[in-house]
Amino acid sequence: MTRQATASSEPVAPAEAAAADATRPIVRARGLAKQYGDFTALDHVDFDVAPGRILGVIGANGAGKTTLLNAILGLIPHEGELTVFGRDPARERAALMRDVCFIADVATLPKWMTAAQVFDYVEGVHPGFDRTVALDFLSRTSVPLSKKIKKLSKGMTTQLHLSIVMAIDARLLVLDEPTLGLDILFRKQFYRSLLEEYFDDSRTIIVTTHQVEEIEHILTDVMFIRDGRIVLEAETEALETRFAQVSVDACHADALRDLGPLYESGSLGRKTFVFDGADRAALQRFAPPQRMSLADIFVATMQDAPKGDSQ
Ligand SMILES: Nc1ncnc2c1ncn2[C@@H]1O[C@H](COP(=O)(O)OP(=O)(O)OP(=O)(O)O)[C@@H](O)[C@H]1O
Repeated sequence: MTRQATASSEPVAPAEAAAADATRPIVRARGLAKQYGDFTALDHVDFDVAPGRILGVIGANGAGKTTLLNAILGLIPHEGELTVFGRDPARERAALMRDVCFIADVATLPKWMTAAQVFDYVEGVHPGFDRTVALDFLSRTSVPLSKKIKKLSKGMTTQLHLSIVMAIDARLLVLDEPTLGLDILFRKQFYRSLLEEYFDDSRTIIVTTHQVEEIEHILTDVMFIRDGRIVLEAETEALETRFAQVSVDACHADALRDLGPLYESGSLGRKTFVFDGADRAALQRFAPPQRMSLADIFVATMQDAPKGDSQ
C-alpha cells in the first residue's frame, strides 16, 4: 500500500523499486477457494510465496495440492483472490506462462518424438527456452538426440525432461509430483540437479511430492494441506526449533500430557509425544527432546489437524 501511494505522488528510486520487487510475493492468495459441485477442494486459503524460495506443498492423497497448483497455473477457475507475478492466472494465463514453467510428471513426454523434436516443440511454444542450454545439459548424459522417447529408459527420459527444465528461463517453476515412478537414484539426481544447476535467488520453485524425506533438504518453506485447508505453513529452518519429540516410560505420560503435546503414540510401555513450540527445558526434565524429520512432523500434524467440515 505504501508503495502504491509513493508511486502515485513521487518517483521511486530504482534501488528502492528493486528492493520492493525482491520482497514482493510471487504468489499471493487470499480466500482462495475451489468447489467441484458441492465438494470443497480448496477451502479459502491464504498464503504468500516470496521470491527465491523453494516451497514444498505436502498433503495426503486428495488433500488439494494439484488443485492449488492448477489455480496458480490458471488451469482452473477459482474463487477468492489469487495473483501470480501480480496477474490473475485465470485471465492472464498466456502472459504469465512467459515467467512460469510447469512440469507434471517427468514420464509424460510424447513417446513418439525424438529428443531433438521435443526441443523443436518447446522452442516453438516457450519463448524462454534456450536450446543451447538444453543441448549442453544433454551432452553430459547418455541420452541420444535422435532416438524416439519410447526407446529411452525412464532414467534417460528424466534427464531429457530435466534438460528442458534447466533450459527454460522461468522465474517460477511448478513441479507436481515430478519424480513419480522413478527409482531412488533418479529421484535423487533430479533434485540434486535442480538445486545445484537450476535454482538461484532469482527463481522460485513450488513442488508437491509424497516422498517428503527426499525433498526435505532442498525446501526453504513447507505448506501442509489437509482437506483443502492449510494446517501448517513455516520456513523449514524454523521447524527444528519449533517441533520436538520425547520418548518416555508410560508412567510419565500424564505429566507430559499436561505440557500440551500435539500428538502421542506408544508401544511396549513407552510413549512418544510430539510438541509444537514447547519449552525445551520442561521437556528435558523427562528425556532429551529429539529432532524430527519433516515426514514425522507431517504425520503428527495430520493426526492432530481437525478434519474439515467441507466434505
Ligand atoms: N475435476 C474434478 N472434479 C471433481 N472433483 C475433483 C476434480 N479434481 C479434483 N477433485 C477432487 O478434489 C480433491 C483434491 O484433489 P487434488 O487432485 O487437488 O488432490 P491432491 O492433493 O493433488 O491429491 P494426490 O496427492 O492424490 O494427487 C480430491 O478429492 C479430488 O477427487
